[in-house]
Formats: sequence, structure tokens, C-alpha cells
Amino acid sequence: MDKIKYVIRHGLELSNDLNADTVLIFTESGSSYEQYKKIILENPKLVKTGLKVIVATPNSDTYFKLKNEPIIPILMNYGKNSRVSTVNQAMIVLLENGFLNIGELIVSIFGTSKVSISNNISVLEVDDYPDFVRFYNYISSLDDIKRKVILEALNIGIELSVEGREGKPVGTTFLIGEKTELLKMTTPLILNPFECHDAIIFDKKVKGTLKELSTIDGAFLIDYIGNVFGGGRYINCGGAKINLPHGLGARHYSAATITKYIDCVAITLSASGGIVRVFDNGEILAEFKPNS
Ligand SMILES: Nc1ncnc2c1ncn2[C@@H]1O[C@H](COP(=O)(O)OP(=O)(O)OP(=O)(O)O)[C@@H](O)[C@H]1O
Ligand SMILES: [Mn+2]
Repeated sequence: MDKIKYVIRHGLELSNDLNADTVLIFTESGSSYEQYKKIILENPKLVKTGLKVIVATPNSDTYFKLKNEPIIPILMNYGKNSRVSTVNQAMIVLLENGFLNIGELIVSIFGTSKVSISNNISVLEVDDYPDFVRFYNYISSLDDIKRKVILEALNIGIELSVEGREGKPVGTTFLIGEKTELLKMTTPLILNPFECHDAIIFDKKVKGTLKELSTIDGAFLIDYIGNVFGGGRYINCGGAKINLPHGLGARHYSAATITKYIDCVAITLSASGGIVRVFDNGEILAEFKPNS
């Protein structure tokens, strides 16, 4: 039996022994999933009834093939990330899409030719991610479109944290709220790159533009239905009593402050460390460390 099969069978046996709720398989080409199918054909008992099988791939062809399979496929750009940050990113994607619930136990498996069992199989508990759980509870209380806009901005922040720009780390701020209020509380540092453009955050071209423009100073303004209507905006409000951990500077204080003054959500990406933070009502609601 070739090495990948051992790793996957080992992962499935572990999920069985632990009575896991979910098995999360990572595959680029889809070959690990093919191996999984062969193994369960030979040992059907390895997949307990009710076990959720999720297959994550960065390859869109593989993703479309998986869509016809009796599993949950997810397309996520994890590239050459470390296994730990890939699993972290997958947890965020799965929680965002409601594929995982609080209290669940997950066994994640990377089928790979370079067998280093050490980081090919990991056991994760959703509750080990209190930030995710807190954020998950908050985000699931929002109406559908608002939730999707915030998650999309978060995704862009997380991808930017992993990718940087021209090989360098970037920092930026996304403010999601009511247009007139956000415009009132911010001033333009540059001519508005989104002026007279119909820019919707879900549009791939807009996502690319936001990533490209993340190198400029200031914040992006997005309304609750996803229109990106401002960029390079300076948050012009201070004086609120804000308590943040040491080491955070003006980007984070301004993001926290504006969420204290008006009803909006701020998402920051720190240029020093790549941590993505979500602010609501002057506090850090969640921190995501995609590169940890
Ligand atoms: N009031 C503000 N409104 C919008 N953007 C701001 C504001 N203050 C700072 N920034 C942005 O944050 C960038 C970094 O500033 P600073 O280093 O003080 O923040 P920080 O919280 O330490 O963030 P980082 O962790 O990214 O360094 C600035 O170059 C600017 O682009
Ligand atoms: Mn700084």
C-alpha cells in the first residue's frame, strides 16, 4: 500500500477511535480523496454513520470534480502555507460557512508523498479556538448579506496576511457600516479610487483591487450590502476610552474608536505580524493568526 494510503487510513482509524464528528482531508490534485474512497471501499466501517467528510482543495478543477461526490468540498487558497496555518484557515472557512459547530471534534489529514506523520494528521476541537467561537456566535446573529460582506472582508484580510504584497507584509483596515456615517467619521488621504465605480466586494476584480491598494495608507469603506465606496480614508475620531493590548498603534486604535462611536465593524490587518482583528463596539471581537 503506498504511503499516502497509510496516512489516510491512519487518520480515518483515529477519527473512528475518537468518535470524531468530522474528517477534513486536504488534497491539491484530488489523489488523496481517491485514496480515501479506495480505503473505505475496503473498510466501510471506518466511516461511522453521520461522520462529516470535508475535502479542502486550492485547485478549482479538483473542486468542481469533488462537487459531484458525497462529501463537502471547499475551495480555499492555501498555497504553500504551513500545515498549521492551513488548518487554521480551513477552520475559519468552515465556521464561516456553517459546516462546523461548537463542540465538534475534527481529524484533519494531509495526504502527501513526503510522509512526515508528525504534521499530516491533527486532532482539533472547535472549542480550542475561543476567538473563532466568539466570532462565529456574533456573525451567525447577523442577517445574511451583512454576514457575507463581513466574512468576505475578513477573507481578504486573511489572504492578504498570508500573501502580503510583492513579497512584503501589508497592513490595512476595512470598515463596514452605513455610508453617510463612515464618510462623516473619515477624511480622504488621496483621491477616492472607488469614486463612480460600481465596486462590489464579492467581485474578483474588486478583491484584486483591494489587495493591490492595501499598500496605501488609510481604510477602505464598505457598506452593509458590499459596495466598496471609499479607499485611503483617515479615521478622524479619537478620545473614546479604548483598552487594547500593548503594542497596538494608531491603525488599531482608530479602528476600535470608530466602532465605539458609530455602528460599524472594523477589520484590521497588522503590517507587523499579520494578525487580523475584528473590532466591534470599541473592542477586539476576534483575532485570527493565519500565519501562526
Ligand atoms: N486614524 C487612522 N485612520 C486610518 N488609517 C490609519 C490611522 N492611523 C494609522 N493608520 C494606518 O496604520 C498604519 C500604521 O500605523 P501604526 O503603525 O501607528 O499602526 P499599528 O496599529 O501599529 O498598525 P501595524 O500593526 O500595522 O503597524 C499607518 O501607516 C496608516 O496607514
Ligand atoms: Mn505599527
